Amino acid sequence: MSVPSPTKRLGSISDVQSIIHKESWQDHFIVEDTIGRGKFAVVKTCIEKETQRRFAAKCIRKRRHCRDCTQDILHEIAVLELSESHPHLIDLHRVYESASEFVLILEYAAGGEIFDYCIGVKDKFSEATTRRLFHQILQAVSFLHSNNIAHLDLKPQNILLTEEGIEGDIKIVDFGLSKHIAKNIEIREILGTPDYVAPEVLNFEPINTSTDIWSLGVVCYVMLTGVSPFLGETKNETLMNVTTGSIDFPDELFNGKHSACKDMIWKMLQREPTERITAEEILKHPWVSGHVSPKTSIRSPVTPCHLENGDSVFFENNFLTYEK
Ligand SMILES: Cc1cnc(Nc2ccc(CC#N)cc2)nc1Nc1cc(C2CC2)[nH]n1
Repeated sequence: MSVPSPTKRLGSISDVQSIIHKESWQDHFIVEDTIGRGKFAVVKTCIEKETQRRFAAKCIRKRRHCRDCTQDILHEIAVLELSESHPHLIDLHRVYESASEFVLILEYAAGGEIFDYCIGVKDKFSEATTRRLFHQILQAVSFLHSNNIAHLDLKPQNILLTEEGIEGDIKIVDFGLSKHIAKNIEIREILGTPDYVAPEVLNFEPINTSTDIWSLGVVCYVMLTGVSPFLGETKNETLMNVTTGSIDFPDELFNGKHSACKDMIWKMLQREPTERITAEEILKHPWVSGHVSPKTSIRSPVTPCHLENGDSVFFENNFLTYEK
């Protein structure tokens, strides 16, 4: 499948406001169960009265930490609108606004989070299934990057399957932390989830689309092995492992797996963002493109890469806090 070209531009805030309904969303939808809950949003399944189709309603509070976050939410809606043409990015159906919240009516992905397959709640993915799904993840992320959008919260909890079981297709969700990467505008922000956050985020260095590639390297490692490569006993230890640890591929985890997948992950987990492989390049990598056979051997000098880091990071309220 070719990646849809970046024909649309990221909508302006006024473009977005033109699609927002002001009436109550519950006039048109029957609310069912809560399927996701974050600090500022709750996600419920719902049935559209007119069509009897199931959707996911993401109810997002406007005010967070005594700050009005309307502009942030309008950005998330703009990214969803840009993404409507891509098969592996969740589709936005409707938007409703009340005094206190926005309600995004989103496509329903019945298979839930791939996280459940990674941690053993459901059967682990085979290498072949991981490759098929990872190819779809890369197509979606490559589309975002070609439109200068960095997701910045890629993790198995934000990667869904369209149906129960391993035959489903990928839908990437939650653009709440995404950023438009504008030319010569630096973004330095401590955000993300410890296991998947890139070193440059923790070192308060500029972040961009290559920050997503690091996260996807961790996602692929977890999909293949069920193990998080930088996991520590505590969240702070995990963060320290990310900034100072090295990546390795223990035989007990990678036995029977093709060496090409290790080569690809190693190229995604390069500490220097400019040395990291891009999404477009990964789509051509032998492991993803399927041009590997038992004879294909890729020698990757997987050497520990340590980072001197005198700074400390600590973790509170599910966000990373940085102390020089
Ligand atoms: C069956 C199901 C089970 N678990 C989740 N978890 C989940 C993960 C991330 C977010 C965070 C977000 N956004 C919200 C819920 N989503 C599901 N289906 C969805 C979920 C959705 C849209 C994304 C809400 N469509 N179909």
